[in-house]
Amino acid sequence: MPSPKSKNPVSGGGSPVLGSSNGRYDFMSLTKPLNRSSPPHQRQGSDPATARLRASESPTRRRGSSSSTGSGQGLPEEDGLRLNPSFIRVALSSLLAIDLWMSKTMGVCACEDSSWGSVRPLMKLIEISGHGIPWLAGTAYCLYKSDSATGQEVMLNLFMGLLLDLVLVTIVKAVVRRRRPAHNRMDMFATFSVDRFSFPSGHATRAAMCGRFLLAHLVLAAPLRFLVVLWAALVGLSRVLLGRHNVTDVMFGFWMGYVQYNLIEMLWLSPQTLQGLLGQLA
Ligand SMILES: CC(C)=CCC/C(C)=C/CC/C(C)=C/COP(=O)(O)O
Repeated sequence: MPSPKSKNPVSGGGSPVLGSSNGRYDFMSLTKPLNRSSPPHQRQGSDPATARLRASESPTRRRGSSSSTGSGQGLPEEDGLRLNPSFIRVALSSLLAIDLWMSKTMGVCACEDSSWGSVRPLMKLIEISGHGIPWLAGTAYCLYKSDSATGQEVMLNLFMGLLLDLVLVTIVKAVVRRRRPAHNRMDMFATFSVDRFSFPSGHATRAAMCGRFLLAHLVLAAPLRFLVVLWAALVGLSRVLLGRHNVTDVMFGFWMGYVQYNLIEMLWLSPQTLQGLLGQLA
């Protein structure tokens, strides 16, 4: 991964940055001079790019003239906010670094000789339980076998939701193009080419969406409702333990699946719509 520091000339001049050296992330001081290994003239920030950025950030220039703040004691609130223009980038880099570190640490079933390698078969079973093919096939089978109009309506909407999920996840994966973790072994069955990307986790979106769907449309006793939630959580957790995903892929996937369920509710195919569609087909 390219070093954020190398892309950010301001970082050598005292802004808080998340520096990367030899692939390792480190936090640097907000105020102390940085970059012990760089030549003194760079440490002082005398290269043209840094000098320009410094000039544009200087309080005098930002305030326009010293008279606008009187004697210069205390900055207006908006100046305080602008003091650190790269704050969002730094926060995102820090989150990313924490995400990568957590995901690597948690990838304990990534292969057979990993520390929890013996649990890998169980994790792969959970993986299959959240795969698109069993869900699509199972829903199509229930739709075919259902003899009540309500049952058919519910199953058809679940089926449409599963297709919608596949389309949306494919689009987001193709746009974001985040690589799967390096420790992942790409031995999943039935994947599309876009599944070489990891953001978001398709299993997590499906688990969240189907979990909400089952809780809303099936009459389940409390223990079964708990099992549905547990299953969805385990599907998400297994993605990280297997090394398939980073934590943020799964968290975003859960959120996306949750929202997708709202979309299903909005686009709900009623019996009337269904009859119209079937009438057109016949
Ligand atoms: C009918 C049809 C187009 C079925 C395709 C089902 C299929 C191959 C889904 C892909 C499921 C999959 C491997 C998703 C990747 O999940 P991640 O959690 O690794 O993102």
